[in-house]
Amino acid sequence: MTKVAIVYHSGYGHTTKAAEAVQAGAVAAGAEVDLILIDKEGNITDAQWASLAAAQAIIFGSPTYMGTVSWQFKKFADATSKPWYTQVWKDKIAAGFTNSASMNGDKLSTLHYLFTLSQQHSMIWVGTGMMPSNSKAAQRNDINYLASFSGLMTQSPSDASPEEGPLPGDLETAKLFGQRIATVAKKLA
Ligand SMILES: Cc1cc2nc3c(=O)[nH]c(=O)nc-3n(C[C@H](O)[C@H](O)[C@H](O)COP(=O)(O)O)c2cc1C
Repeated sequence: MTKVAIVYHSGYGHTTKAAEAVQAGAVAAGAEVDLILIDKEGNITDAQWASLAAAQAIIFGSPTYMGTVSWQFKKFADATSKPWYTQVWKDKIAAGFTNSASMNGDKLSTLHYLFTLSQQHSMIWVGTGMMPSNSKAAQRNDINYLASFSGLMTQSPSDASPEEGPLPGDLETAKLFGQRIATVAKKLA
């Protein structure tokens, strides 16, 4: 069975909702998924490092804070210098997602950082593969309303609880994204 690991941080629970939706999509595509939450101190356990080494695909996720990943995610990224030395993640599938309060909010900067991290590890980056919903008839809860090709973007209004945001259409988009990454990983396995 294709193994997908989702490694992400969430300060207040909104990005967790996006991560769970990505997980649901990957599971629906037949993958075994390990959901790894980077803790408040920016750490993961030895067993979780082993799970990343065993995965065919690693999906990186972080809220956008001040236009990039959270410091906890960056601490994790710096700790990946250990697997980097021996390039143990080489040729694994990589993908990324971010959640933030604003429609734009510089989420693309965060995705660019996740992409760069994947390339340092010689991984194979996969984007959303989804057309944008950008016609006059487009509605906020359409699939890929935030129109991202490079990776998954979700938006949680600044006053929304994790139960209220990310918005339903973005969570549906997250599921399709998870499905896509698992399907591509299966093809290349
Ligand atoms: C320190 C900090 C910086 C933030 N910077 C941004 C930002 O650059 N762009 C944006 O749209 N939202 C920004 N936000 C809002 C968060 O992205 C938003 O609340 C998000 O849903 C938090 O996700 P989480 O609950 O998983 O931590 C920021 C929030 C915090 C706490």
